[in-house]
Amino acid sequence: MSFLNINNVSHTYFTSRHVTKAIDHISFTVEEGEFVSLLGPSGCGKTTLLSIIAGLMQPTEGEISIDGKRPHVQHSSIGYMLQQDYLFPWKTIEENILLGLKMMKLLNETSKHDALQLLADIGLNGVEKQFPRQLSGGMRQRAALVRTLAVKPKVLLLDEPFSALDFQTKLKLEDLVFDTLKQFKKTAVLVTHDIGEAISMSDRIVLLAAKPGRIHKIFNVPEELRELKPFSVRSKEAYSLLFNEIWKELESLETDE
Ligand SMILES: Nc1ncnc2c1ncn2[C@@H]1O[C@H](COP(=O)(O)OP(=O)(O)OP(=O)(O)O)[C@@H](O)[C@H]1O
Repeated sequence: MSFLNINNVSHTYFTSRHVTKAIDHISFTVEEGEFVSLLGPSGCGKTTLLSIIAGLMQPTEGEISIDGKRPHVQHSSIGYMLQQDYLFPWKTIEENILLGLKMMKLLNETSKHDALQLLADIGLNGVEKQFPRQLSGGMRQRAALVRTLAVKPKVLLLDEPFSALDFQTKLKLEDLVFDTLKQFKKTAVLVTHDIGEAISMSDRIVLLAAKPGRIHKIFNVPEELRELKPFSVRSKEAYSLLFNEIWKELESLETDE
C-alpha cells in the first residue's frame, strides 16, 4: 500500500439549480517523500480533489487513505497551504506560527523552539514580534509555510501557494519550499496552473481533463531534473521538452471542449 492512496474518487456538487460532476473516478497513489502536482484547465476539479485529500470534504464515491488512515482536517498529519497566507492580522508572526501547535495541543518548549528555528532558517529572524501587515507578500507566505510545517505534518497540500506573488518572489519561494520539503522528506501534492512550476518542483505530474474532472495523463519528471533546485531545472533541455509535451496535451484538451 502506498503512503497516499486515492481510490476511485468521484465528487458531485448538488445545488438548488445545478448538479455538477466535478471529478470522476480518479485513482492514483503518492509514495512517502514524493512530490506530485495536479495540473489542468480551469474547472477540472483540482481544488475539489485537494479538499477531499485534506479531509475537508467527503467524496460522493471512492476513498482516500493517508498512511493507512482516512484523512481528517484536524489531524496534524496534514498541512494545508493556500494562495492567500491567512495569517491573523491582529496576531504577531510568532503567535501566528504557533497557532496550529496551540490548536492541536502540541505546543511545548521543544515544538516552540523548532518553529522559531525554522522561521530563522527560512530567513525570517527578527520578525517574530511584527504583525503580518509589516511584512511583504513573500515574507508572509514564508511565515505561513512555517506555521504549516510547525505541526510536523506527514503530507503537505499546496493549493496554488505562489500564484499571488510577483514572478521573482515566486521563483525564490519555489526553491525555498523545495529545499525545506526535501530536508524534512515531506510528501507533497501541489495544485498549480503553471506548467513550469509543476515540472520544476515535482517527481510526477497528474494532468487532469475537465467536465468531468478525470485523469488525462501522468507524466514522470526525468530523473536528471528531480534533484535539482526548481530554478536550475528551468534552464535544462529536458525541462523544455517536457514543457512542450505538456503544453500540447493541454492545448488538445482545450480544443476537445
Ligand atoms: N461549492 C461548489 N458548488 C457547486 N459547484 C462547485 C463548487 N465548487 C466547485 N464546483 C464546480 O466543480 C467543478 C470543479 O471545480 P474546482 O474548483 O475543483 O476546479 P479547479 O480545477 O480547482 O478550478 P480552477 O483551476 O479554476 O481553480 C467546476 O465545474 C466548479 O464550477
